[in-house]
Amino acid sequence: MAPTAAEQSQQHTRKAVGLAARDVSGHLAPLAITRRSTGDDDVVIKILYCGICHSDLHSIKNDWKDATYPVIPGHEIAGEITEAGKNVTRFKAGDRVGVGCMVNSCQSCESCDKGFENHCPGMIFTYNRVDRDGTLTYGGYSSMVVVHERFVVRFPDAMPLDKGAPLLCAGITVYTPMKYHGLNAPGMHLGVLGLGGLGHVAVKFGKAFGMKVTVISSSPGKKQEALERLGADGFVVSKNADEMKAAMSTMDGIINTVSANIPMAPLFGLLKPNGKMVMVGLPEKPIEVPPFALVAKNKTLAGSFIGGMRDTQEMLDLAAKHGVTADIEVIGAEYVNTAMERLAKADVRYRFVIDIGNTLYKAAAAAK
Ligand SMILES: NC(=O)c1ccc[n+]([C@@H]2O[C@H](COP(=O)([O-])OP(=O)(O)OC[C@H]3O[C@@H](n4cnc5c(N)ncnc54)[C@H](O)[C@@H]3O)[C@@H](O)[C@H]2O)c1
Ligand SMILES: [Zn+2]
Ligand SMILES: [Zn+2]
Repeated sequence: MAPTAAEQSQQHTRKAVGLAARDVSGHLAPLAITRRSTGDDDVVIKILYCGICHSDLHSIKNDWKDATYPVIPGHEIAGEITEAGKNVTRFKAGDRVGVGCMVNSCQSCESCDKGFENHCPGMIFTYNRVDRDGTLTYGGYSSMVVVHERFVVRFPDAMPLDKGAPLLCAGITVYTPMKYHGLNAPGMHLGVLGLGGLGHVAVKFGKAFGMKVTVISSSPGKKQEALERLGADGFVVSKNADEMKAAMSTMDGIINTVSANIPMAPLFGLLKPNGKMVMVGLPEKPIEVPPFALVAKNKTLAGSFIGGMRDTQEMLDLAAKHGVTADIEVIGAEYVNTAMERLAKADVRYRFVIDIGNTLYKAAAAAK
């Protein structure tokens, strides 16, 4: 959509600093940027924390072949409002808020009207996209952001900013398929494939909904913590034929959060008749599914992509009510490249969160 005159006249005058990747090496280093001045419907957010999603790693490495460098990643943003435009009704300075994967959409199509801005053809990602005023969007590994109030959610009082930040992507990404594919009823058996950032939150939501939850993982070393720390009821090692056999036809649904291409056929065997496998992981290459794995016993293969703004607020409120937060390792901005290397090796329990508020400017000054 062409920018309006008002949008065009908005000038990018606000100085900020971010951590940017300049090329496919994905190396992140400080970069001075500008943000637009506050529009009438915008809020200005001082960023205090930002989670590190695996999508950030895919993006800085250009795994999806869509990177426009410099890329400043980050779509699990938590912070405080410092300024609100004159039409803003829902927020005021001092409010604790969050921003997830989107910062704009057309706001008038059928999807937007129904609250599914995530499906809007004009949806604009928080980073690595061209905004409606023609500038590149920069994500939350940065000091501040200016966002239309529609794309901002309120942090309930009981939700900490650091442990809550990852819910803005990891949380909504697993909450949406549970809600819309009917995998949220008490007593149902949910499989969670892959125990990383998304996976561990899926376990917690499953338990909050009164479900039986089984983690399916290639890492036997995660069994104890899955059962004892995260409260899962079962743990199946995907490479262990005996364990896979014992779990055959037991699950109502599986949420697949794995970031890599893995053999899919055996996983369908874990589903009951009419069971659903919902993909949220985004491996680089196409997935291979033998027709018989799907056709026999009426299995469904589905996908799910983040979630709309109404659902994001609902998810955050529900998480606060049930005490669902992410298990995090808080890091300083200077550690971000090491964190990315560790994330690539799945060496994090279970989400890195950058303490932007206390460390970003220090890291930027030290890099000069
Ligand atoms: N659908 C969406 O809207 C959406 C939103 C956010 C993230 N994602 C995607 O979801 C995926 C997971 O994101 P995350 O932030 O939870 O990542 P993560 O790195 O925290 O977790 C990924 C999990 O996959 C496992 N895994 C990786 N390679 C594996 C392999 N070869 N075999 C078995 N298991 C393996 C890891 O051990 C880890 O537990 C990524 O691809 C990400 O881009 C999708
Ligand atoms: Zn994400
Ligand atoms: Zn729209």
